[in-house]
Amino acid sequence: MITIENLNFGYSEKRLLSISHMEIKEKQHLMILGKSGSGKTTLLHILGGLLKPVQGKVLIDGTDLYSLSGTEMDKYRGQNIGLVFQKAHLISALTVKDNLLLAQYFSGIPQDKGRIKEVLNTLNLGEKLNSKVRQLSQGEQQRVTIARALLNNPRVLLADEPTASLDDDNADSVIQLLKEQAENHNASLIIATHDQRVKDAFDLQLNLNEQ
Ligand SMILES: Nc1ncnc2c1ncn2[C@@H]1O[C@H](COP(=O)(O)OP(=O)(O)OP(=O)(O)O)[C@@H](O)[C@H]1O
Repeated sequence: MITIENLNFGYSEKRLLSISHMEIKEKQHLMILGKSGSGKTTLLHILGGLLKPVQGKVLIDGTDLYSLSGTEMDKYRGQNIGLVFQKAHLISALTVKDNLLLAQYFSGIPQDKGRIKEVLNTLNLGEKLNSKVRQLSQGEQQRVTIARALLNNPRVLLADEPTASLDDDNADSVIQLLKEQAENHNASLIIATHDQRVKDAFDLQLNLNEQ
């Protein structure tokens, strides 16, 4: 379960985010909505342990994220949080396998080729294990970023605008895929989007325009 308590954040004196209390229970999924600049990416970064709030707490299964030291936080994130960023951040000259081995290395989790194959298979990417990233389509590259986020069996899967550059059919299938993967891995899924096409995909919504 993720609990947000008395959260306040601003990059300057001006307050951008203010959430007094919110709970995302196990197996619940949350859609963070809001227009461009409303703070969706900022909130995802706070929930992912990448950006300390000015005030307040984020608890994941009882762990108070911002009470951890920098090193503890890196370790915690590597073991418990999966991030799908707006940009792929893959190394295009390397193979899919090498990109994922690197991700395991940087997350501080054991380099495990079996796990990489297993996750790629669930995303129908098993045959692309030894392909260079630059030889993949955009949609396949995006699925590799989802695979990367799932390698550590995360408790929490955070995705930033995963449907932004996709057509209607693909937007829908990426949402279904993230949902399916979160459910298979018993993870909570939090998606930030301003994509009106997918806004109703989850019951639980947080609209930052209404703050
Ligand atoms: N590092 C930063 N320093 C100062 N201001 C920032 C920084 N990052 C973002 N901002 C500002 O904070 C506000 C919220 O940004 P954020 O990226 O969280 O919005 P968003 O809702 O994700 O937008 P989009 O839908 O366009 O991605 C914006 O006004 C942005 O300019």
